Amino acid sequence: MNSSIVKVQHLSHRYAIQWAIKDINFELSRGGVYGLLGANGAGKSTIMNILCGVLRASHGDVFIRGVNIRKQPLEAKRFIGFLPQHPPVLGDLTVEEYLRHSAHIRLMPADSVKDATNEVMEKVAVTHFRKRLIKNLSGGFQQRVGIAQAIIHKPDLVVFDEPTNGLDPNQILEVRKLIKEIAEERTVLLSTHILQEVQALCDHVWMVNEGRFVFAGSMQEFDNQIQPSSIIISLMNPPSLQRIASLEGVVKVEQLAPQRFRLLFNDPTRVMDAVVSQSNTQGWRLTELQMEKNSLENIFASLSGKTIEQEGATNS
Ligand SMILES: Nc1ncnc2c1ncn2[C@@H]1O[C@H](COP(=O)(O)OP(=O)(O)OP(=O)(O)O)[C@@H](O)[C@H]1O
Repeated sequence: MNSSIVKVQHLSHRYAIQWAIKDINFELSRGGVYGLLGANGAGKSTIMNILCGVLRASHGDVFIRGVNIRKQPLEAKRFIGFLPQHPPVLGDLTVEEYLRHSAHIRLMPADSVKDATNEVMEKVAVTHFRKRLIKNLSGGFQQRVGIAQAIIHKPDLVVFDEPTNGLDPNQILEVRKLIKEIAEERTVLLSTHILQEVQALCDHVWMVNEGRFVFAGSMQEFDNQIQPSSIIISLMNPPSLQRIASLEGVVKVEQLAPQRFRLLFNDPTRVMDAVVSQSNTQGWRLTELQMEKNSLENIFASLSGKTIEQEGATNS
């Protein structure tokens, strides 16, 4: 038996003639939360659906605990729990009926189903709704039930596809807390298009763009990629562009409007000190000084080796 939890080799998939993912490779051999970060259409769901045996890849292999999911799907799926983008809940069943049903389709021994159902309802805090029809639950509680079906059989790996999509801010915080608790016991892989979500939850990040990985590394390495690298300043009484460009630490200046400039730099503190002190002593009358964070699009572009387009940068 292989010691890795997941091994993905040369995974490619196409729908009709369009390639959704191309040559994806990765391996998970320890616990923690792994994030697949990518814009809509980047290929995240395709990777997850293949990983969980819902979709058959055009090329490549997935091994879960050393078991090839294409060749031995039932065996491999014992080690995985999956919450797809749309929770696979059955609205006309009660919470308890649905979770028992989930335990059966996970091939759990019949005599363990009752205890496992009670345990998982406690874990995701839905016990008080056990007799309620799922269709009468709020979106947040339906998501909890979706999470419960993914962990009822205590899998090594739990895969969440955009787990907070469509939830309100409170529900988002609650679901994130639950995911963190689950990650204390199991390896979690989640997908999201929200930068803050990976920052809030993940230890490791894979960034997907147009079906390919453009970054793989720790959260700290990822954070280094999104450090601010420019500021916007407005001066009521600006000096020449050359004078601004000569400020300590400034690498490049772009003029955005007659009195508004973007300064690119390597060390933010030196530049801000220089702008503030020179504005005071030279009477430039600083009215705006604002850090620009790299947007998700810019990070994708820079990691893909394309030109960074800074205009309209947001922290999306
Ligand atoms: N069943 C399908 N038939 C045809 N094309 C598809 C199908 N599913 C996905 N695609 C296409 O494959 C590409 C990757 O889609 P995928 O759903 O994997 O991306 P994603 O990153 O999960 O995005 P989203 O968050 O919007 O679901 C997209 O161009 C998408 O339009």
